Amino acid sequence: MTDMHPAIRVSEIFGPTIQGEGVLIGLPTVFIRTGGCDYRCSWCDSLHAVDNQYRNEWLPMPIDAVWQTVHALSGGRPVMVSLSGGNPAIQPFGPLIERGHRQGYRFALETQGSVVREWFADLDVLILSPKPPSSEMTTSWAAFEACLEAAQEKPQIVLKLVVFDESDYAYAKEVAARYPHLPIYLQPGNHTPPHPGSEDTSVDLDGIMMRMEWLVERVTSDRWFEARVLPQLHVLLWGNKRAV
Ligand SMILES: C[S@@+](CC[C@H](N)C(=O)[O-])C[C@H]1O[C@@H](n2cnc3c(N)ncnc32)[C@H](O)[C@@H]1O
Ligand SMILES: Nc1nc2[nH]cc(C(=O)O)c2c(=O)[nH]1
Ligand code: SF4
Ligand SMILES: [Mg+2]
Repeated sequence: MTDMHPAIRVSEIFGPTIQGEGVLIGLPTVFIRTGGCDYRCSWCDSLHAVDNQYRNEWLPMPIDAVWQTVHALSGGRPVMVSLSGGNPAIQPFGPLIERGHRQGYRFALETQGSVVREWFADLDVLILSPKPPSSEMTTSWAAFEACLEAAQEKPQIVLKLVVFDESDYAYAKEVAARYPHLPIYLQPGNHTPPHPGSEDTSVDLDGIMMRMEWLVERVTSDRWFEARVLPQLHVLLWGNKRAV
């Protein structure tokens, strides 16, 4: 049977590994990393899925092929599938989600909240990650709110904020005040090397741990008892290695 649905632009599909961040941390997960992003955060850790320099590596894959890859990686056993990127909201994921759901798979989407899709309502988990000042991006709250509306409170919705410094922390508090009903996860920023293809996967672990400790101190001294602070577990385990 031919695949009538539009193709998905894929940078890499990998796993199962553990989800390293946020509300699903520790959960075995297969990742679909799409190519292309409408943002370019100063510290993006996935530039190989953002920078046009790598676009020849982003292959348009029919839904059938994407599904077969996920199915093979998971040995046919239903698993959590994380849609990331790049901005995965740019891609036509509706039919894949429908297909996976029929076989018991679950879907989480990671997005900055700049592009809205009707299929957000079909997700199991929507992770919205608006970008703080250190990213050098500007949040459109109109677009962000359109994403929340599209989800129609059907998926579990959570916020995930990267924090490098005091102004990022202030931004995270503003976001929390704006959406007091949404659980919020804070993660210390990781200074990534400028060349994503490089063999050097080392990270500044001391810096990450220092920011992690500083964040814990900040949150507790503010009596911000609703916030959750987590490191990127996969970065602690595997550094800046790709596809883990
Ligand atoms: C690479 S992005 C892809 C999905 C989507 N574009 C987004 O930003 O939500 C996945 C997650 O990694 C986070 N992230 C990216 N670079 C990071 C870094 N250097 N340190 C910590 N988190 C980072 C993003 O904020 C986002 O929550
Ligand atoms: N293990 C693991 N956990 C992750 N959580 C978010 C990731 C991402 O890059 O979207 C990611 C990733 O690339 N690997
Ligand atoms: S929005 Fe996400 S993928 Fe795009 S540049 Fe920022 S961190 Fe990277
Ligand atoms: Mg990542």
